[in-house]
Amino acid sequence: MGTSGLQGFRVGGEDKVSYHHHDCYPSGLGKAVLKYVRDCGSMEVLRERAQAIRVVKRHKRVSRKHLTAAKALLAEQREAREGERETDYPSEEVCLPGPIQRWLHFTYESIVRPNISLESLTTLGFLVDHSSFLADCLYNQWTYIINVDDGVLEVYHGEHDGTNGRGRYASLLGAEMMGWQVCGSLSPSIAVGTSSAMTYSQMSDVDWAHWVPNMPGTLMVVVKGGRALMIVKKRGFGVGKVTAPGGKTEKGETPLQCVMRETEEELVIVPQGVEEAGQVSFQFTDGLAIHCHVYSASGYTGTPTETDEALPLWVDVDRVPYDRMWADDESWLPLLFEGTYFHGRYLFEGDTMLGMDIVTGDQARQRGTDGVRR
Ligand SMILES: Nc1[nH]c(=O)nc2c1ncn2[C@H]1C[C@H](O)[C@@H](COP(=O)(O)OP(=O)(O)OP(=O)(O)O)O1
Repeated sequence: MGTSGLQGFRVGGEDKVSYHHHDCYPSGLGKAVLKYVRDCGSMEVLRERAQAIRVVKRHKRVSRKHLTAAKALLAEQREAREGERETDYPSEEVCLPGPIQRWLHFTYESIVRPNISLESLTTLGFLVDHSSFLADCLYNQWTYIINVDDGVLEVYHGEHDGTNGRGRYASLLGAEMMGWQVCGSLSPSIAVGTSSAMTYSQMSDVDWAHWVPNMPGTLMVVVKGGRALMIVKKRGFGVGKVTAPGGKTEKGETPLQCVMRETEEELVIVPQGVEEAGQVSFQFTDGLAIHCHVYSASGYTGTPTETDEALPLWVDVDRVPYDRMWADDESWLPLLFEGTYFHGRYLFEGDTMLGMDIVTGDQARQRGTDGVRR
């Protein structure tokens, strides 16, 4: 899984939203949505396109017209990608049903997968209503709604409670803490701006006393025989970096359950002798706020194995490749190796660390857990 989000339109008082689950960050899906807006060239074109897209419910049977449109688009996409290497991020959007005789039994859900681009939705003339995702999922990390009615691109970042709260696609908590709200008026030359609440340039700009993360997560470092088992991240946040296995905490999971699940998913091992080693909190200038419980383990069962998400990498504890890692790791990994409990707070702008503050031992424990929902 990647980063979940929604994209779509608000037009004539109706939301037309489609779910996405690969790279929904502003640098991924956000950019793609902006490109779509720019390519439309004018508000009139944008409005016409938004109006023309029909919303169909999941599980409904596919109309012949839509099936034909999907088939043509699939053929076009295949042709365009002829000879291209497959990537980790499937860009294929249209999924055609198999044998012709079964066509009539296929539903809209089976014909259009998530991750469809707005361009393809425009070509198809319909989208499958993924608004129920709001009710089912803990994180809608990023949502981009081209609100043609109000002439605004709505960019949401945070956890949703549902569609009816203030902010529609993120919880009030997310709204207040992140200050995400609307980023700019809609025009072909739109640029995503930042709201006043997002002006972090140094550590003192972050109100750590009231800080609430929008992404709780975990990290796990297995240390054995003078070596630490790290990963090279193959996808998602921090792709290409050497880092520790771990990931986002899912609804209802404890941090420990999360770190065990993530380590097994990423490395196919079950850590043994697990202890909580510390905590790290990351505030990013774009509003992303991650809190991680960090664990160490003295062993594992299974064999570290490459997966879709990660490549295992053993590193000597005295020769850690910090130049290939997140900048904060150098401040806490040595503490983890020596068994000193730590609590680090960091401010990042993209990959660049703007500030940090780490305490250890009793002071770290006294800090409590950043991210306890207030
Ligand atoms: N500055 C930083 N230093 C660090 O060591 N780890 C960081 C970090 N910033 C983020 N991380 C880690 C924390 C968390 O475990 C992880 C989140 O990345 P992802 O969103 O890719 O997680 P997942 O593995 O849950 O993703 P999916 O399963 O693909 O949804 O990145």
